[in-house]
Amino acid sequence: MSEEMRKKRVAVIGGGLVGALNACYFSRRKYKVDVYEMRSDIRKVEVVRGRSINLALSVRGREALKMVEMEEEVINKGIRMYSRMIHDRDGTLRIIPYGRKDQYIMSVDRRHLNEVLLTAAEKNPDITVHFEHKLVNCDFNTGEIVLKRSDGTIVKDVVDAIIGCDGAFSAVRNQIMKNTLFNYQQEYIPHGYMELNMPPTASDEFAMAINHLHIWARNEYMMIALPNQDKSFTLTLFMPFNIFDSIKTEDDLMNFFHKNFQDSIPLIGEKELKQMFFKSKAFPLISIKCSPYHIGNKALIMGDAAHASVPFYGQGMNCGFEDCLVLNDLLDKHRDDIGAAFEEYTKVRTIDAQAICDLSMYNYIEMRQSVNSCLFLLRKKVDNFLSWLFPRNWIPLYAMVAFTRTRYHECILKRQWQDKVR
Ligand SMILES: Cc1cc2nc3c(=O)[nH]c(=O)nc-3n(C[C@H](O)[C@H](O)[C@H](O)COP(=O)(O)OP(=O)(O)OC[C@H]3O[C@@H](n4cnc5c(N)ncnc54)[C@H](O)[C@@H]3O)c2cc1C
Ligand SMILES: COc1ccc2c(c1)CN(c1nc(C(=O)N(C)c3cc(Cl)c(F)cc3C(=O)O)c(Cl)s1)C2
Repeated sequence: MSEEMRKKRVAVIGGGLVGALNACYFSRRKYKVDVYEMRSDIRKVEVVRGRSINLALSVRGREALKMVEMEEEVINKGIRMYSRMIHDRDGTLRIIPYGRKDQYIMSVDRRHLNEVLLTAAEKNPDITVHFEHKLVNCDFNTGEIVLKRSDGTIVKDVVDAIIGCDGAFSAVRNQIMKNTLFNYQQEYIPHGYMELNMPPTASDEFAMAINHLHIWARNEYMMIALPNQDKSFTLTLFMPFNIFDSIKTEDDLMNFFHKNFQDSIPLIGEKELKQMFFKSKAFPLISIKCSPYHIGNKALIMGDAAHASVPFYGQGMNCGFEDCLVLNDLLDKHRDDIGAAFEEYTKVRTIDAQAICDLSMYNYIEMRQSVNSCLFLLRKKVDNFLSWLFPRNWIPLYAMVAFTRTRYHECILKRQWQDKVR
């Protein structure tokens, strides 16, 4: 069989959200794909109640899922969030719609999402997912990859292209960095995050209003809650690490929550809150921008491996999913000439991925400085009023990001125009 006729072989490094979706995309292109994931098969790990992690899925991510016929399967297990529910210190609740009735974002379970994408990819006999295989080296001249299995043995393979979907601390990116003129910057922010669980009520009902993204904005601190299928909410508490560290005793914790998140205490449960808080740890948040994303026709990094952002726009996964859509369109355009597609991918995607990293960091700074619940409320109400007044010209920035596929960098340009006329 001639070289051209042979199926192209790619190795996708990382079987997380973006790697699993990418495998589905390459499967449609009739490539032979080996996914190497360093962790064990999440589908075999027992589900622990109260440990679910959820994410906000918006239009960019949905369009990417739709392209591989996965949108329905994902959103039918999701919960719609039509508006924000702002919790004031005194317990006052305020609703700020995301837009029209058809403009909502989805709360989806991270593990369910990862599982359905892996299972869909594996339906194709040309796709193999190898768990407990960690990439430790790769050669961009020969396409050789070296993987270490959890039993310590080494496995080698040779492929046409290596797709690094191995997250913010990407091994593929580290190798690219050593083999090309690579620009890289990273920033840890002073805030960490901790996930807490708000269980269903005693009568097995949601403890809060269901179809909302709940927000407790307290300038330097912030907590958000997204609903889960099992009628619980997953809360994400954002605070500077020094504040996390200053909460040493149960009294410290209860004083802090009484002062800042009073209404959430009876809904979480005082005993449960104490137990969760001191059993969990706060995780760091990093922002990574880099370029180029490729080396020749041999390697490309996508998702958090290429552009990790702080989560203050809820776009990291949506952007990584959109990465798959962008690459797929370029492989169509270049008729699977991998080198041409990779080169154009870096050219078109870098500016957009870095734009959403900047937007997320800007929103973090803004939320931390000036946004308590009232200000957050006021800004959104002004945005919503002006977009009602000038529907074609005034799409609020968050709506361009969450409800359109306007290129991320163009969202910023359009917003700068709006700020001038504001
Ligand atoms: C607190 C928080 C809230 C968030 N909320 C949202 C949200 O609401 N909406 C949204 O869109 N995004 C959100 N995100 C961002 C989202 O989680 C990430 O953007 C997304 O998980 C990136 O997916 P990925 O596949 O690129 O990377 P990852 O999910 O990190 O997956 C990388 C995979 O590669 C594997 N791996 C790593 N190194 C190797 C190696 N050497 N060899 C083999 N495998 C390897 C890992 O085990 C992992 O499975 C949030 C992030 C955080 C931290
Ligand atoms: C699971 O952990 C997390 C952590 C953070 C987020 C999410 C899930 C989901 N997030 C979304 N953010 C937007 C958005 O565009 N903006 C400007 C907002 C930004 C912040 Cl920080 C906020 F609190 C509300 C809005 C808002 O507008 O509702 C969406 Cl739209 S969804 C942030």
